[in-house]
Amino acid sequence: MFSLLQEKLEDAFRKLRGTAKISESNIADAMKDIRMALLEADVDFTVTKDLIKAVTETAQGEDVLRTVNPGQMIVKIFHDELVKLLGGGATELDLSPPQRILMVGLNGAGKTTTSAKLASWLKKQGKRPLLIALDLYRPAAITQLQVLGQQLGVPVCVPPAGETDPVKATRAALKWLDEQGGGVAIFDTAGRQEVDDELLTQLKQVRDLVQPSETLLVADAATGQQAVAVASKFNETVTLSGLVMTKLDGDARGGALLSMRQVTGCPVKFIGVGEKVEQLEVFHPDRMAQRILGMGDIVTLVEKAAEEIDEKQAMSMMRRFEENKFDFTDFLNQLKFMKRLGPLEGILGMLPGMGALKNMPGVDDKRLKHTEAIILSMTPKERSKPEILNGSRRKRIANGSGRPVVEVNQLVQQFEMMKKLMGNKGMLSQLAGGMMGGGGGAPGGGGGGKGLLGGLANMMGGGGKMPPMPPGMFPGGMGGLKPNKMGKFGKRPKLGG
Ligand SMILES: Nc1nc2c(ncn2[C@@H]2O[C@H](COP(=O)(O)OP(=O)(O)OP(=O)(O)O)[C@@H](O)[C@H]2O)c(=O)[nH]1
Repeated sequence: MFSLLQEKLEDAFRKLRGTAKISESNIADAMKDIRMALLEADVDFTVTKDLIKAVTETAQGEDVLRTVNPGQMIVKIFHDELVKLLGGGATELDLSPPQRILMVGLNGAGKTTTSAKLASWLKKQGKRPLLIALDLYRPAAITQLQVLGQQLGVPVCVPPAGETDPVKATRAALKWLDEQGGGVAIFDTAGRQEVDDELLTQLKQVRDLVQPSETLLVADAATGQQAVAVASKFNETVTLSGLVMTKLDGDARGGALLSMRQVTGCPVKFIGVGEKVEQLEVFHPDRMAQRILGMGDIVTLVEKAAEEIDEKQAMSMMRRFEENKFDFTDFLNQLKFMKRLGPLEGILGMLPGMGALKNMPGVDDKRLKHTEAIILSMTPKERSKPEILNGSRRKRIANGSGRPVVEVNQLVQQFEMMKKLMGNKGMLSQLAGGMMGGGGGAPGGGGGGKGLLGGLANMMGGGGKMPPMPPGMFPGGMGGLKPNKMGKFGKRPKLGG
């Protein structure tokens, strides 16, 4: 996500930070670089111009040159302007009666997938979602929605067989809805290759019948400025209440997301970060600005972890750490837990200052798979008593997992070192603090965020000086952060690093 933009911005800011005495001309140069970075990321020209102007004016107003650290001050000003550009605060989904959400967009933008993702998200919020297939233009979309609904355990309404008129199909759907006894209805409408009059006329008719509380446009971030133009066109005709930007996981530039709010005036409410049904995130402008600036997004990472974590299991894992009983089976469970949080690249992008690790050789999902294969090739006895892993056993494990013996040796060695560290209770709480960015941090690993990363990097062979740690310190780290009923966190961890 945004790797290109992140790199260019980082270059521009690094120059400022590395300059002993900052002058107005340094700042002007940096602004030029930032402007180029934004334009290359496909951010709208006017949006770029306005953003640079706002940053320059605020910097002048605050007399940045007189501050203790002008370089950092500029980054902060840029961050704050970026948050404003992205919409300020998160905009909540309107779930007031009649609790109907109309999903619109072009073909292939991700409407059907996003409808299912939204249903899954609503379920997690304790709501009762209902899916309504109205895509008569691409019949396969109806089956796709049925399958997804079945997987999620969400009722799906399909149009009467042979129905080709969207208005009639909508009437039938509303009748079905009346019989359902309440719930949040998500209407998946038809798309087209491009915005045409026929599509917009049909959508207006459907919208007038449905009277939705939300009309969400699903737009493909990878199409860049085209997505912004499409959103403007839809907004003029069917009046949108919000946007969902999909495929941000594959978008290195990020221009569409940055321009969207300013150009269309519509808030981005959700972002799609993968094909899986759980890969939908509520859009938080401040967290996104942090990610774009390489500052990570610990809050989202913790929320993801909270969704996946089984508290009882986590506490028992914690006890095993403390009693120094942690074995390869626990290790394997932690690996599986991490996999559920999503691709490693995404996780690293959420850890402050760790974006650069994404490109490090050896730090990737493949390496995680190799580690998993090695552990799976051990017998249960070997997993619980790694000390019995002699030369011939290691050779057998290497053969079984298809990995070289040296990799098996490395893993066992790192595991042993980790256990030694785990035996030290003081160390354990330090690590937990470090993982949460709470300032503890691992020795040699520095402050917030690096605790977990030390573990990750070592486990995957990428780590250098940091001590090895288990690949998921969440049991301890989650202690102070319990999600409330809404799945949100009362306390917000300080961003460290
Ligand atoms: N990587 C990634 N792929 C996505 C995301 N959202 C949707 N997709 C993929 O995009 C493709 C198109 O998604 P659909 O949901 O079928 O698109 P649609 O808008 O319903 O398409 P039509 O029914 O033809 O109008 C599918 O392969 C999805 O898996 C996302 O956030 N990230």
